[in-house]
Amino acid sequence: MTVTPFPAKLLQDRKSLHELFVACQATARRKEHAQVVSLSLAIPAVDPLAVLERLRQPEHLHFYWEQRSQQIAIAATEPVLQLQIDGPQRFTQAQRFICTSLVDTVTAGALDLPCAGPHFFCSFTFFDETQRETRLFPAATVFLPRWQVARVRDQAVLVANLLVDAQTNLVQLTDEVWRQWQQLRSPQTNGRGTLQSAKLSSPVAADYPVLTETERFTTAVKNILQDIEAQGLQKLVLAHTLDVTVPEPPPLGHALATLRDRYPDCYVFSVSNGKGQAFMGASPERLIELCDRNLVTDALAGSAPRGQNLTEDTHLGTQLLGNPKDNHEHQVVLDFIQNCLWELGIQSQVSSPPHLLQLPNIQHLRTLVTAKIPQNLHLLEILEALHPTPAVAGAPQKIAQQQIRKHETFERHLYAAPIGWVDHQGNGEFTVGIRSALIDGCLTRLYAGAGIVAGSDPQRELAEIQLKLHTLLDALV
Ligand SMILES: C=C(O[C@H]1C=CC=C(C(=O)O)[C@@H]1O)C(=O)O
Repeated sequence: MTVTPFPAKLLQDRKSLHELFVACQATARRKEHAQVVSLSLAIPAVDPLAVLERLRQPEHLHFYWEQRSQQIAIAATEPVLQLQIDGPQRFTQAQRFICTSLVDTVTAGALDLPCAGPHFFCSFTFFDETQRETRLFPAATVFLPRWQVARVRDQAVLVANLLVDAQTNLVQLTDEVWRQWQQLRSPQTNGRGTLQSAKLSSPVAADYPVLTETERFTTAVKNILQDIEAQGLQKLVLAHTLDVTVPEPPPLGHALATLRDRYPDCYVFSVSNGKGQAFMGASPERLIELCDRNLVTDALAGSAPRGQNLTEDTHLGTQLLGNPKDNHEHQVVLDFIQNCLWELGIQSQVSSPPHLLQLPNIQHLRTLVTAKIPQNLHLLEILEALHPTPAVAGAPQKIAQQQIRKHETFERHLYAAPIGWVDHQGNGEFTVGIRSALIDGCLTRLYAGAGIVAGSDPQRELAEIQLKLHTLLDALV
């Protein structure tokens, strides 16, 4: 990876910005292909969601990511470089795309700010091929955005990634970047709210939908339990969907703002396919976080409702911690993660025993897995090894994936799949797209799954699905 830094003082005025572009155009001419100029500029502490609401166009890919408890939010839109592919090589191709893109990237500006520098935003589907229905999302989407705005605590940064080739009109490019930078530097009120806080439209009131085909779900659970006894299947995560039709497309910004307020410990995300559909959610599950070669991943499985009062809540939590069925369900995930890392030559540590992750509507068993990662191992190689974990597929992995195809009558698309970003230094973070929904005009499909192991009770699994569906339902309707 070649990243060429320019000193920050080069960006003091429009003239120096133009000079930077002239230098990059000379390189593009010499190398006979386009260069990416990635500028990181300090801006006031805007709300990235408000900026996204301002910039978002249905025909552009977008990416939004916020973890309120960690005080981090990133919004990105309008790809300058993008890869959209299908097939089993998708992770390797995504990694190659990122590495080759960075070879021809020139970075400049405030690179010391958190979340500065070029970031690649990625979403993968659960399966590497789509089988049913129309292919709404490719198996892998990776893009470098033209505009990226991030806020970490009270610091904010605009990253503008611009393609410069021999033909680029540099005066026009300079004007465009300068204008955008000035707009983000000055607080505005023009009827659409300020960039510090978006004015968001509320959803049109709709009837609260009820889950249908519940018998089909419980029958499938019973069949899976038989397979678990007979066929060496240890665990299967069976998902169910809820389709909600509303008179008007639900306002995405409002739903995301509601989710980040209600679920500060979750990853609130939204990705679009540039054709009008968006996939969004509030996931509690970290698939991978890599920072300076330190890796953290979550084993998250085993669930119980929250109590109506402290006594009931404590009781439910204690029961969950001691429940053999849930602990087994959890252990299958933990063993898988540790084994995957071991096969990659990585020794991991765990925060045992499992502790409770308590969300407003549900609580889970969670174990943190940490490890030191060698320099030559790319984040996406680890991701490929981990996805799908038994928290969202089952075990053994291949049999579980076949069984999911057999029992689920819908396409998972991005549900339970990796969504996240990789930066120019190889750091990055991915969540698993659970507690999620696919928004397609007036139709929204909500997804939720539950892990089935020996001893699971079909009615309780159904109740768990209903509980999980409420995460999104309450934000959308
Ligand atoms: C697959 C989902 O949740 C997973 C994560 C936490 C707990 C789970 C469980 O207890 O079944 C699931 O493994 C989902 O929410 O759709």
